[in-house]
Order: sequence, then C-alpha cells, then structure tokens
Amino acid sequence: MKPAFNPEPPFAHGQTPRTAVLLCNLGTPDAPTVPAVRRYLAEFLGDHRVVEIPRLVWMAILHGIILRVRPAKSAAKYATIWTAEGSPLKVWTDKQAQALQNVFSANGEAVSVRYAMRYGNPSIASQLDALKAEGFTRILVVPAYPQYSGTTTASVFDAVYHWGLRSRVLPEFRFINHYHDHPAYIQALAERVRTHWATHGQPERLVMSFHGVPERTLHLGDPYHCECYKTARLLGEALGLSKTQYMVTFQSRFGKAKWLEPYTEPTLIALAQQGVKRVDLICPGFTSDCLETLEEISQEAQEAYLHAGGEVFHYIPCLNDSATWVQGLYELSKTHMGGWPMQAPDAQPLATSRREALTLGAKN
Ligand SMILES: C=CC1=C(C)c2cc3[nH]c(cc4nc(cc5[nH]c(cc1n2)c(C)c5CCC(=O)O)C(CCC(=O)O)=C4C)c(C)c3C=C
Ligand SMILES: [Fe+2]
Ligand SMILES: [Fe+2]
Repeated sequence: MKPAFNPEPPFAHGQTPRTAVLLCNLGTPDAPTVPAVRRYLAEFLGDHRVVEIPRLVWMAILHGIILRVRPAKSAAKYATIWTAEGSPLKVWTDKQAQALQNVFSANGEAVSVRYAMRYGNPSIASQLDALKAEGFTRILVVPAYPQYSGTTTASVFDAVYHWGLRSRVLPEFRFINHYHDHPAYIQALAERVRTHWATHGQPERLVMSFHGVPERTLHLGDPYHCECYKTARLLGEALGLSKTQYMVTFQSRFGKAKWLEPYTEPTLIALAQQGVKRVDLICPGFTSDCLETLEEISQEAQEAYLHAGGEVFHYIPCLNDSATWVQGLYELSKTHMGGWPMQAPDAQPLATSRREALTLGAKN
C-alpha cells in the first residue's frame, strides 16, 4: 500500500533556506500565583536533568511534599519582583530577542529572532512548530546560559531533540554549548561593572555570584564549576582587579545535599563580620534579571549582609538588553552561523499538495 501523501508544513524539497535564531531561557511562571508557580515547578523540577535522583523516589517527594509547600512560598517571592509587563526573566528575554532582531535587520540580514522557555511559555516545542510552519529551515539554538551545565544547557538541547522526534522533515540545527569565555560576553560584563563604578565608585570587594548546582555534578564531569571560575578570572582581568579584590560564590541552593561552595549568603555575612564595609555583587551567569537576582540577591542577601554589619551593598544588574550585550549576542550568533547565507531569501511558495510539491521540485 502506498503511504498517504500528508506533507508536514513546509514541504522542504527545493525550499529556499530561511534562518532563525531561537534564544532559549529557563522559563518562569505565567503569574505570581500558587497554581501558576506549581505548574511551573512541576515541569521544572520534574526534569531529570535538574534533579538527578531515581525517578520514582523523586516523584513521590516532588508531588507528595515539595509541590504542596514550595509554590506558596515561591509565589510570594515572585509577587515582590513581578512587573506590569510580567516576570522580569520573560520581559528581559523578550527585549533581548527584539533587540537582536533589530541588529540583524539593520545589517540587512534575513534572520528572524525568537525566544522560547525551557519550562513554561512560550515553550521550545511551540516556537519550533511556529518556525517550521513559517518555513524556517535553519535554526540556531542559543541558550541564555553562558556556562554549560547538564542541568540547564543540556536540558534545552533535550527539548529540541524531543521536538525533532515527531517531525519528518527536520530543520538544520546548530547549538551553542557555552560562551563563558567569549570576549564579547566578558566585555559586556566588564562594561556593566565599569558603568556602575563610574557613578558609585569601587567597592572593597566584588562578589561574582553564580547559580549553584549539586557538588556531585562536578565529580560526574559537569564543566559548569570550571567555566564559572574562568568567567570570573576573565572578568577580573578585564576590570584590572587583583585576586583579593573579587571572589566567586554560588547561590540558590535547593534541598539538603551539598552544592558548589562557597555559598553566597554565608560568604556575605562572613565578609561583613570581617569588617568589609562595602560589597558590590554581580551575577555573571544570569543574562537576564530574574527571581534569583532580584529577590534572592538584591533583597535577601543584601539584607543579610547589612544585618551582619556591612554598610553598603550594591547589586549590579544583569546584562539584560544592554547594547553591548545585544551586539555580543549578534557576534556570537554570526560565528555559529558560519556558512549559512545571510541574504534575504527569494519569496518562494511552499507546496501544500503532492502536485505542487512535484512541480516545485522539478523547478529546482
Ligand atoms: C532543584 C535544582 C535546581 C538546579 C540544579 C538549578 C540550576 C540552575 N538554575 C539556573 C537558573 C535559574 N534558576 C531559577 C529558579 C529556580 N531554580 C530552581 C532550582 C534549581 N536550579 C528553582 C526551584 C527555581 C524556582 C524558584 C524557586 O522556587 O526557588 C531562575 C529564575 C526563574 C525566574 O522565574 O525568575 C533561573 C534563571 C541555572 C543557571 C542553573 C544551573 C547552572
Ligand atoms: Fe535554578
Ligand atoms: Fe532562589
């Protein structure tokens, strides 16, 4: 029996290549409410890349305990940072994508930029469906994480591969693994700090706080820890700092296991107790401000430092949509698109029937 002709849109044969960049961030709840946060956490914490303990045990703990308790606590935190436009993580990611789009357009390059979230909305699958329906045949996946971690970067890739499982005609994908030492990223960070210091002067200590991961992942070969230290060293060098003027810490510990140390908040308290009166803190691993920077650092950690005797604490915002960072994203994308044509594609109809497909195919 002949298979039915049921082409997926678009029918790729003879199709003019069209290129897109998909900027993928972690994701955030749709609203700062308990049900929305529960939905988000269920998807996020249900990912085996994020919590690597045996499935059945973890599912029992997650659904039996964590999703009953944590959503209310987290929703209250989200409420303190929520803006009129929505969750900061999503607002900044959206702005980054729009700004990057503007750079491609200003250069006359026919590249479309979209963003997607690994957990929550818009999902990676929904954005890939849309790109495919619009005829995009080349997609560069850019995770919002400069440092590679199995818990984040690999999970974004998983979502793309998973989407591919249900498609016959796949676009040509490229993936950026990491850019923790890319000069444009380091320069954008350095500029962020210098701009802050131009107004406020220099602190006694610059703390570079990265999101933590379980220490076990380091022993299992995850390069995240090393990449954080390399970013910190390069940023310190770019700023002309000696090794005593900055330090690396890890924040956002989850659960009881040992995570990467030193932990951010206890370090800030120790610094205050040692008589360090002014600390500036930057979170180089987060490209967009979010709950972890705006609430955990700018509110909670600051309060802990001041309470322990510190006098001045400045949180230096993330790269967000700073012009230097958007230019950096452009350079990074271009490098990874090497060989892909950048000219505007000819308008070419997509086949919607077998007859049309054969006609188009014959022309090419
Ligand atoms: C449970 C384990 C977690 C791992 C491992 C983890 C790694 C990790 N996360 C980020 C970036 C972000 N995490 C954010 C929030 C967040 N992270 C965890 C847990 C783990 N993260 C939780 C449960 C939450 C949700 C908030 C809460 O309930 O505490 C965010 C902010 C999201 C937002 O909506 O603003 C980011 C960004 C990285 C980079 C990383 C590993 C390197
Ligand atoms: Fe996290
Ligand atoms: Fe947190």
